[in-house]
Amino acid sequence: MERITVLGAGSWGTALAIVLAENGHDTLLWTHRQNQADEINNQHTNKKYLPDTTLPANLVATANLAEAAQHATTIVVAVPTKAIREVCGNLAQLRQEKALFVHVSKGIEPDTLLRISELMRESLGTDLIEDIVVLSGPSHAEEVVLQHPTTVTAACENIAAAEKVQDMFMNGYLRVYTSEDVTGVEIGGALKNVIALAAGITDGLTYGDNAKAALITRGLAEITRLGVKMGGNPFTFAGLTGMGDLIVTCTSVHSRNWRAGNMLGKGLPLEEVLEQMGMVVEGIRTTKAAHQLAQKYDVAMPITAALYDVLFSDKTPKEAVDELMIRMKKPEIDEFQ
Ligand SMILES: NC(=O)C1=CN([C@@H]2O[C@H](COP(=O)(O)OP(=O)(O)OC[C@H]3O[C@@H](n4cnc5c(N)ncnc54)[C@H](O)[C@@H]3O)[C@@H](O)[C@H]2O)C=CC1
Ligand SMILES: O=C(CO)COP(=O)(O)O
Repeated sequence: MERITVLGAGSWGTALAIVLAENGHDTLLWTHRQNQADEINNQHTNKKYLPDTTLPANLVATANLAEAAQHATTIVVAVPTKAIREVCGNLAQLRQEKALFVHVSKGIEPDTLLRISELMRESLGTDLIEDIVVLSGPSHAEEVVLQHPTTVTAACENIAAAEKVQDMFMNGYLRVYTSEDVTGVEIGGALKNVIALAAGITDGLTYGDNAKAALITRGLAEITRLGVKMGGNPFTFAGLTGMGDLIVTCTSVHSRNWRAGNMLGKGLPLEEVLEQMGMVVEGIRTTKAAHQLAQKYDVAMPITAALYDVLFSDKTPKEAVDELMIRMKKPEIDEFQ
């Protein structure tokens, strides 16, 4: 049994805390909202994020970050990308000993263009980090809490740390693989949200299944092109954290990114979409970061560029799709050029 803190009680942090508590670990779930901690401890629910789920009685919540920081030898970071710098920075003030960190967030910080593990190293400082393991893959919280069969990958350059995380999370409904390709896993997990927004948009435009299959396939091509140039293993992008997560996020009604894209495709302005969602839509900020990464690494990412124009330059979704269709002719396989 491990002592584990989960930081962030949104849908994914809560679902993973349930898994860990059910696996017998001494699990503490931290939220920055006292009323949410009270609800979890007293009613064993987290209705805003997982309305139909009863949490196990042995899952305890706190709104005290100092208590959360000191509770554990393993710390799971499950806040949205935009909160990681602040939460890890605060945590670093409250803990002296090293911990094993696991992160489950899917994004890239715009402007710095740091991947999540890089951002964590910068904000936690090296003295606190035993290892950082990224846990990623096709895994909607809404299905994990129903104990529906789900597969994910734990990645770390130190494979022993990835195996430790595999053991912590794995059970009869959550199968965990390992990988040493942190870059590939983090880039696939972040960028699939960009393509899922685009898939939601074409569904909102009622363009149907041909268009969606094209987006998934060509989206994977541009994710792979960038990820390989950044040092990722090409095979990672064909695996759970690449193709697998792309499929689930582009096709599931649970996907926040697909749902947001769908509303955009139906003509709702971005501000209204975000207000209606009430949950993090990582793909919006990641589109900005991915667009910057494409320029930095000099990689063609036409779907990302088109989405960037829709989100940030007032291009209509229909115009963006029309322009993608009449781009310069080219061969399908371009060997990551
Ligand atoms: N929801 C899912 O099924 C999955 C989500 N993820 C990833 O996990 C991460 C978290 O996503 P969700 O749980 O879906 O988000 P969510 O929107 O359901 O919840 C986010 C939580 O973070 C908290 N938060 C926001 N800003 C904060 C701050 N500055 N300080 C402290 N807490 C803050 C919110 O109060 C909320 O409790 C994202 O990067 C997402 O891409 C990954 C796999 C599955
Ligand atoms: O990453 C996810 C599933 O693997 C969750 O995606 P959404 O944020 O689009 O719901």
